Amino acid sequence: MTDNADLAISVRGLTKRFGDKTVVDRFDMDVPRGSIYGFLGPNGSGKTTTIRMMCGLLVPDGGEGECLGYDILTQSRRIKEHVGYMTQRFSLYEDLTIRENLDFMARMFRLKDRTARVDKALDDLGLKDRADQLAGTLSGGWKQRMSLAACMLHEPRLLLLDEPTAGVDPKARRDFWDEIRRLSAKGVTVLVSTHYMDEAVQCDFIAYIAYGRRLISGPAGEIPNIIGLHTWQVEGGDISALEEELREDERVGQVARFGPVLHVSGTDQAALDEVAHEHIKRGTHKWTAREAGLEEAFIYLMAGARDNFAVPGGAQ
Ligand SMILES: Nc1ncnc2c1ncn2[C@@H]1O[C@H](COP(=O)(O)OP(=O)(O)OP(=O)(O)O)[C@@H](O)[C@H]1O
Repeated sequence: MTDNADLAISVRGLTKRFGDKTVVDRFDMDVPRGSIYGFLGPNGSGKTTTIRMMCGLLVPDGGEGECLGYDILTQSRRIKEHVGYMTQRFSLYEDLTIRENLDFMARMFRLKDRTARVDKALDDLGLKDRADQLAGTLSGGWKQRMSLAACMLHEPRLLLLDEPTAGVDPKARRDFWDEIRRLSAKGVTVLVSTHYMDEAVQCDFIAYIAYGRRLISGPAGEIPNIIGLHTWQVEGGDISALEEELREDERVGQVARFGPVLHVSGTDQAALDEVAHEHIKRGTHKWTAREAGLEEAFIYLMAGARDNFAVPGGAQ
């Protein structure tokens, strides 16, 4: 084990092929220890495959790297001891109670002090009052929370969360994220794949992947700059009519509506400023230049996001 003090994950050139399809292509990633790292990308872009390679669950066809200081190619067993992996599918037993599910997981991990660990997980994740409820009767949000408790039983140093809140309502999603931040504050590193903007904005770092390639990565606050996105904020007047008009304007990259306010963005600053100044002259709305935020950046990235690798008109 070669302990890299700063990085929980460091991989280079990860490549995976299924048949003649390269689904992950020379992928590099560095995840700082203790950070919350958001992994964004369209459906089928290779996020799950990358996550599985990074924790030693799937053998890459090319590339190398370390996870928690262990070699992803040769030390996958050691990696699994320290990683909590929450998959997209709910994989616990619906006809067992929460406590029984956690106890079953604790047995699978061959944990010592099983009862104490289960009690602690129930307590930590606010599941104590529902410990005897059948998992099948839980709402989506509580199921996710139980899955997280199951991942945390062996006190992992790294959490890999693959779209952990898909289909969960916004309130439950916020509660779930309170837990993620709490764990992160305790020093647990979190790598989370997501399609949701409200989750992306909670991350310290972001990587965006499309067609198996990493297109962008960096500290969340720098992503708009890395894309080269410029934004004007517009308010007042008939905002819906203006929104429609701006969407038709080829000089505008994107228009995002936030209640009564529009964020009008693009990567061609000269063209965008030209639009703004024409409208300022008209005087119907208030135009203010503002720094592009992660919200705009997220919309920009996801706008180009069609299902990757999908067979046109058919199943993948
Ligand atoms: N075992 C497999 N055999 C063949 N193809 C696979 C296998 N696993 C994944 N794929 C294909 O690899 C591509 C990437 O899939 P992956 O699940 O990694 O993407 P993803 O970004 O996690 O997508 P999603 O957001 O929909 O979960 C897809 O086209 C998928 O169909």
